[in-house]
Amino acid sequence: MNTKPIIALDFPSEKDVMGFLAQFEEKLFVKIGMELYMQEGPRIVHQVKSDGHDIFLDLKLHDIPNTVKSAMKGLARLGVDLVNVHAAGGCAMMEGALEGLEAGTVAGGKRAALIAVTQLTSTTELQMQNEQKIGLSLQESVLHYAQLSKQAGLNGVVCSVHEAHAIREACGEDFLRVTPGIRMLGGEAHDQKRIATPDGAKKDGSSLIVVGRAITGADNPVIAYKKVCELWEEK
Ligand SMILES: O=c1ccn([C@@H]2O[C@H](COP(=O)(O)O)[C@@H](O)[C@H]2O)c(=O)[nH]1
Repeated sequence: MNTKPIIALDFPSEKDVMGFLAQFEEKLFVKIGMELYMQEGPRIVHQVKSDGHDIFLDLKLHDIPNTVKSAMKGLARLGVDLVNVHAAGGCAMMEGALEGLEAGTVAGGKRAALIAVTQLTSTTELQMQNEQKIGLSLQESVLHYAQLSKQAGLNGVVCSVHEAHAIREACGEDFLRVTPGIRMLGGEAHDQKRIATPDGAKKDGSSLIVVGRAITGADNPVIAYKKVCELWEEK
C-alpha cells in the first residue's frame, strides 16, 4: 500500500476540494470523510479517483451486521483503497463488513483494505471510562479492539500513535496501524486528545498517518505537506 501521509479532505464541497488539490503537482493519498461524503456523495469519490489519487473512505460504519454488510458491498464498487468500520460494532459486524466488501469488489479488481476504529483520537482515558463505562486503561481497550479486529479478518485499525507500538507487537507488522491526531511540534491540538508529530509516529510504529488541519489549514498547504513528508520519511 501507498505509505504517503494521508491528507484528510475535510471540506464542505467539491469546489473546495478541487481548489485544494489543484495546488499539488503530485498524486496524493487522500481521505474522504463524513463531512465531504455527506455533501457530495459517491460523485466526489469518482472525481478524486479519476484524478489519480489514492483514497481512504473514512465513513466509520457502525450498525447491525446485515446493514453494514450491505452498505460495504455498495462502497466496494467505488474502488477505493481503504475503508473502515467501528470495532465497537463487534466481531460479527466486522465479519459482515468484510463479506460485503469481498462480494462488492469487481471481479479481478483489488479489494480495499478494511480497518476498524478502536478509540477515537479525540477520546481521553477518563472520558472512555466515564462515558463508555469501559473499566480498562485506554491502551488495553485499544489493544482489545485491535485483537478483535484481527480475529474478524480485518487488515488493521485506526488508533493513536501512542498505541501503535503495542498493536504491532500483538498483531504483527502487516496489521495496519493508521494514526490520525498528527500535529507539527507545538501545533494547535484542536479537538484531538492523543496527538503526535509525524516523526514521532514513524518512530513509534504507525503504518500510515492521517493529517488534516496541519496541512489544510496551513498558509501554504504544499509546503506544510512537504514538511510532513520529510518528517514522516525520517526513521
Ligand atoms: O480516531 C480518529 C478517527 C478518524 N479521525 C479523522 O482524521 C482526521 C484528522 O483531522 P485533523 O484535522 O488532522 O485533526 C479527521 O478527518 C477525523 O475525522 C480522527 O481524527 N481520529
